[in-house]
Parts: sequence; structure tokens; C-alpha cells
Amino acid sequence: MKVLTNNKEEVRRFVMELLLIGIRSPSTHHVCLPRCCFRVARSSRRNAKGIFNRRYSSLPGEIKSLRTIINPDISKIRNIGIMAHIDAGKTTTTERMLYYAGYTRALGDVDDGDTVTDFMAQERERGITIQSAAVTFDWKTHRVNLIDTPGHVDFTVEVERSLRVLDGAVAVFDASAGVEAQTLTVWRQADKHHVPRICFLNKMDKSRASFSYSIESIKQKLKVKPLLLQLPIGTGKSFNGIVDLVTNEKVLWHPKSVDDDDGAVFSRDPLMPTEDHELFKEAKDARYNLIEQVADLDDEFAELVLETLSENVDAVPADRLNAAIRRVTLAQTAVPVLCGSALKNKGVQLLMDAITKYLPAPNECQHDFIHCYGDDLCALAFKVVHDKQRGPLVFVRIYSGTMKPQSAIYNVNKNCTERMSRLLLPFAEQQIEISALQAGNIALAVGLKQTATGDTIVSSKSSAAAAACRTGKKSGKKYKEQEDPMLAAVEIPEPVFFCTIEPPSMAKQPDLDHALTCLQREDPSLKVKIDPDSGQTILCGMGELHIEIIHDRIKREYGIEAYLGPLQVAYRETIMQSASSSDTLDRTVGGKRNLVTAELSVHPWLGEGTMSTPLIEISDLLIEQLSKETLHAVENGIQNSCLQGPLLRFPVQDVVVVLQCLSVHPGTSLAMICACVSRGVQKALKQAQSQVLEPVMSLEITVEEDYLSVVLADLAQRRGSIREIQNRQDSCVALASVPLAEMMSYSTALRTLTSGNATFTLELSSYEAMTPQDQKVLFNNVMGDA
Ligand SMILES: Nc1nc2c(ncn2[C@@H]2O[C@H](COP(=O)(O)OP(=O)(O)OP(=O)(O)O)[C@@H](O)[C@H]2O)c(=O)[nH]1
Repeated sequence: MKVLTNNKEEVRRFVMELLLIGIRSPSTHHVCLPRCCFRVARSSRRNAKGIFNRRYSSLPGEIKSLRTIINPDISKIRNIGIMAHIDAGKTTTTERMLYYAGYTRALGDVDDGDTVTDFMAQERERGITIQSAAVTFDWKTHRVNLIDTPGHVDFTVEVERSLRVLDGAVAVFDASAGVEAQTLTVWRQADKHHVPRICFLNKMDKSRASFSYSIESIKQKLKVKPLLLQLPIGTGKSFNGIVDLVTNEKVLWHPKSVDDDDGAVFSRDPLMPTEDHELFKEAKDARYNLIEQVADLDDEFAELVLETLSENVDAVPADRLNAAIRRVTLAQTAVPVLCGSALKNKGVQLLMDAITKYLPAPNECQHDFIHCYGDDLCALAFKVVHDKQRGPLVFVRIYSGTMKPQSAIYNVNKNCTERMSRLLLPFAEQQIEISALQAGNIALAVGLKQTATGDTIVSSKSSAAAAACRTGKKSGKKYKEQEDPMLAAVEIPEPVFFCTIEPPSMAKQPDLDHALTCLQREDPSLKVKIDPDSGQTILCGMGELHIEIIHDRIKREYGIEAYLGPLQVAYRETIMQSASSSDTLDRTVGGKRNLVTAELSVHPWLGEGTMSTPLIEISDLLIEQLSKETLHAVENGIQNSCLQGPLLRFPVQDVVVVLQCLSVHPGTSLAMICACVSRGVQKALKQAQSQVLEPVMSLEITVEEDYLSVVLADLAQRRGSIREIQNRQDSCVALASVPLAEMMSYSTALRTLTSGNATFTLELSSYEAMTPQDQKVLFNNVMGDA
């Protein structure tokens, strides 16, 4: 982008035009407040204030966002995510960051439904994050690309795919609760992607907030070494500042007036022993501990302390300590911990400083395959959203090279070339058009019709081939065996719920199919299948809320009043013993004889973990005798036969299929081979003592002590087993395992039982064998419905 004027008015007009190109027209559909999800109070706290009345400083009157369109030096970029348990305060913290960075002129409030990042109508109404939103802002010479991720367990795939493209993350905690269930899940996801983290203990203003309790729970539950960089000043309502242990300064927030306390004004003064002796002593000890801890983890810093400063540890310069904390954070041997209150506007500026100081720049992270592309373009599509006017918008993380609009790109996964019309910089629901963007950035590509979440985008097919060659050379493989030069995509967990979905009339079926295709491209955790017997469309999702939101989106965004059948649990089947079978298919079609005989056996999988698709074993001798196409048809036949088990037609898991013999008459079609093998496997499965497996959930309920016994009694009725009961500040936390089938509409039940004094999270733990009695009940139910 070129800005060829110094005239401020012209620049303003120009920015206005750019923003107008990018502004997505908000949905104008009006709907009743939907059923509540797991939280009770939030939506009722919503006030009548309009949700589209936010003021963006990038609109006329400000030129701040112009800075965001200039390509910064890669060392100044921070691609970070903000992640936590539901309700910890991620969106509120993000709002404050945008405000202090000068990108919004009013402080958005989740409870008023007017935050920048929660821009979907459902997010604003329910006060929860559903989609991760990317925002870009500059902070003290750094460019921050920040992704606000959802906390609700039904949307963990959103977190997963965001983490895939991030270089660092901020984990936000509710300081009155410490580490909660979903924090553990997202923490493990971040571990998997080796993402360096900073912890932010939010909600320090709450009366139950406890700095020490939260630190202890980070140590115990996350099994990491917290580096305390700050101490809170005051507790609960009187929390008004922080001791910065790195600089040894007292940071205090001063309200401008009683009505205007945006937290923008704060003082920083050296901590003096004369002012507050207790605090001074506490901070001195804490700083000493910090220095000792960092020295233990970083040799360079240890040398400095031992050789030059051992006599006077207090004199350790802040910049040297900061540099060592950065190294430790990047090495992931410890995690810096900061605190504050996003809602009360305290501590967020220091968190922003910490993001730029301690989290890595893109060029400090190791990403697979990047070296093979050199200076050529290599990017990963990590999210797709459908815009009515502009079609699919693809969020990409650029790993190498430069991305330009009006250019062709090659999609390695789809093996196709596509044309990108425009390139945008995302700012929540707004975007700014840009002429080029370099490695390290996150951008939004317009015009890509084939690209889906998880696809690798490069400049051309020849560039991908050259990268494949380099990958092959590096790993010493022969050309034919080279790995695809693709970035690892996101792992999608299997859905646990399903239901039928029907259009209001047959004429609307194509529209519904289109809506489902678009939604699936956006959300890979949504699966759509056709029931082979009834021909009905089946929607499979990660939870009740997930399916409810999809249903709602079909109505609002695509204008289709689709009907959902009752929500059903996605059971599985497995086998308890081995069995063999032989099948012959002899059919003449169009004068051509198709004759095939398959001999095979099925066995229970006894290895570790779950095998959701069958493990196929074929002897080397047989592989040599069969053509590649025949082997492919065999594989398809085996996979197809395991899609519906012999008991209740649920998918079969943990099965090994051994093909012993396959004789094929010349001229037999591949479809006949596939059908014969499939029939053979089904025959064998029928004899192998099948068993239904049901999803068992890990349940965490936080409840006031007075209601604990009633909650536990109810869980017993639901076939639940209590694993542990913990005390957390003034409440209890019950950890239990409960079959998913017993948890339908649990939020309503729990609300009634506890008068709204409990919250819970639910996560898939495992698939477990049902008892014969439970299996019989299920059998009767399913057969009764059929
Ligand atoms: N007392 C207090 N409340 C806060 C603070 N930060 C956020 N909240 C409140 O906590 C609730 C949840 O805040 P959000 O910012 O939506 O939390 P979130 O983590 O983004 O929530 P999800 O995205 O839905 O998981 C809202 O009612 C906020 O007003 C804080 O510092 N102190």
C-alpha cells in the first residue's frame, strides 16, 4: 500500500474508504434469546445497549490503523493467542489491549455485548467466544497479531487450529479459581504445539481472588515452574496496583475521576523501604527468589549473578533479568506469571509489555518444512469464514515469502491452483486491504474457493515440487518416497453427538446442502453424513452447544428453518474375540463375469490407544500379487464395512482385519472386489462377539458446599462415578466420570438443583464398554425408535 499524501484529511478519507471495503454488514436478523448453555447468569446481564455502537479509532478522526498496514520487521512481530477456561476474561483482556493500543475509543464489555472480537451475533447475545477472532495492533514498536480463542469445550478445535499458527500464548486465569478444567485442556494443546506461554492471573479485584492459591494451582496442576514477575498491591476491591519485581517498582493506577477509570493513567515509582515496609520486604524476598529461579534455569544469567553480582543480588539490572526471563520462556523451562484485573482496567499494559518482551518473534520459532521453501511463499490456511458478499475468506499464517493479491497460489493439499483476488489485514469483523504481506504475518485471503482449514498454500506447483526435492534430500529419501511439503494440519476429534437435519421443504434441500458445505469448510469439527438406509442428512458435532449454534447459524446466515431430530449419542462398537470368514461374489454384469473370493479374519486391537479406523494386515506375498488398484478397493471395502457395526450400526473401532487370500477372476470390476471384501468383513464381525462402547465424559462441577450432597446424589442416578472432591476457596469441585447419554440438558438440571450456584465443564474422556443390562436398555430404545 502506498500513501502518497501528507494531507491529514486525505489520509482520513483514504482510511475510511479502506475500512468501508472491509466492513462486514452486521446481521440484521432478530432472534429471541437462545437457550442458555452452561452458564446461567451471563445472558441475563446483557443490557439493552446497541451492539453495533462501538467507536473504532480507525474510523475518521484517527489514523492509528494506518500503522498496521506497514510490514514490520519480522523480529517485531508477535503472533499470540489468548487462551483459558470459559469466562476467565480473555475477551475482556483483548478489549483492554485494543483500547490501550489506541484502536478503540471506548472500552467494550462482554456483558454489554459490544466487544470487538466477539462479533458474531450468537457471541454477543450469549457473552461467549465461539470463533477465534484475529486482531492486529501495534504496541510500542511491535506488531501484535492476537487471536482470542473460545474457552468452551465444544469449541476446542478453534483453539487447536489457532495454536497451530501461533508463536506464543497468554493463558488467562480467574484468580479466584486458579487452574480450571478447560485451562488444563488448552495447556496440553499448547504443550503439543510447543508454544511458549505467559500466565495472567485476572480478576484480582474479586473478593475471593487469591494470588498464592492460583500460583499453587499452576504448580500442582500444570506441573510448570511459575516465575513470579509481579506481586499484587491490595486485595479484592482494594486491589489497585502491582509491584514489578523485575524493575523493583511500584505501579499504581489512578482513576481520572469516579466515572472515568479507564486505567490509562498509572504511576511507576521505585519501591522504597520507608513507604511500606511490609511490602518492601515481601518484594525483596520475591525478587531474590525470582533471580535465584532464573539463574537455576539459565546458565548465562547464572554466570552474571555468580561472577559479578553475587555480593549484591539487588543490583541485577532489569534488562539482564528480562533477557534471561525471555530465554527461559522461549526454552519453556518456566512460565512468567503476571496479575491484574482486565475488567477494572489494571495490569493489562504490563501484560502487553510482557508479550513483546518475552514471547518469541516468528523467526525465533522452528516450523516444519519452512527451510525447504527458502524465500518462496509458504502459508497455512487455518480458518475459513463465509462472507455473503465476498465468499470464503481464508485466514492464513505466512511462514515464508510474500503474499500478494491478484496472484495465483498453489494449494498443496488439494493439488490445485487458485487465484487470490484481495489480501486483507484482519481487525475482528473489519479488515484493511493491503498490497503485500511478508513472512511472520497473519492475513485474510479473498477469492480462494477450494482452500479449506489446514491446507498448505505455496506460490506454484513447481515451488512445491522443488521443496519436496529439498525435503527428500534432507531426509535422504528417494524422489518417489518424498514427503509432501505440507505443514501439519489440525487434529480433529471425533464428534460425540449427532442428529438428523431436514430442510423445511424438499425444494430447500440444495440450499441446506450448500449451507452445510460452507459451515463444514469453516468448522472441521462439524461432520455431515448421509444415512445409507434412510437417506437422511446427519449432523455430527462436539456437543449440545455446538449443534445448537450450527442450527442457529443455518437459520440466521442462510435463512433456512431447518428441523433437527432428537440429539443422539455417538456410540461405537467393537469386537471381543477373533473370527474368520470367506465370501464369494459371482455376478455377470453387461455380459462380463465378475468373480471374486475373499478369505479374511477380524481380531480385537490389543495395542495402546484407540483405533477409530480398522488396522489392515496383508502379507507381503499377497501385496506383490495384487495391483495397486485392487489393494485400494480392498482397503475401501474394509473401511466401509466398519462404518456400521453388526449390533446397532454404530462405527466399529479397535479392529484388526487380516486379508488371508483374495482370488479375482480377470475382468472383475474394482467395485465388486470392494463389495465382496466388505461383505466378508461384516460376516466376520457378526461372529466376533460385538460389544457397544459408550462415550464417558470427564465432568468437573464447581458448586457451593451447601449443594454438594444433592449434586452427588443426582450424579449417582446418572451412572456417574466420583473420582475426587477438592476444596477451592469457598466452594467445592467434584471430579466425576459420567456416560454422555446421562448428561443431556444437564445445565438445566444442575441449575434447578443448585438454584444456579454451580457451573460445570464436560470433556470426552474415553469410550467404554457398556454393561449387558445398559446395552440391553439401549438396544430396546434404539429398536423402539426404529
Ligand atoms: N470481576 C472481574 N470480572 C471480570 C474480569 N475480566 C472479565 N470479567 C468478567 O468475566 C466474564 C467473562 O469475561 P470474558 O472476557 O467474556 O471471558 P472469556 O474468557 O473471553 O469467555 P469465553 O470466551 O466465553 O470463554 C464477564 O462477565 C466479564 O465482565 C475481571 O478482571 N474482574
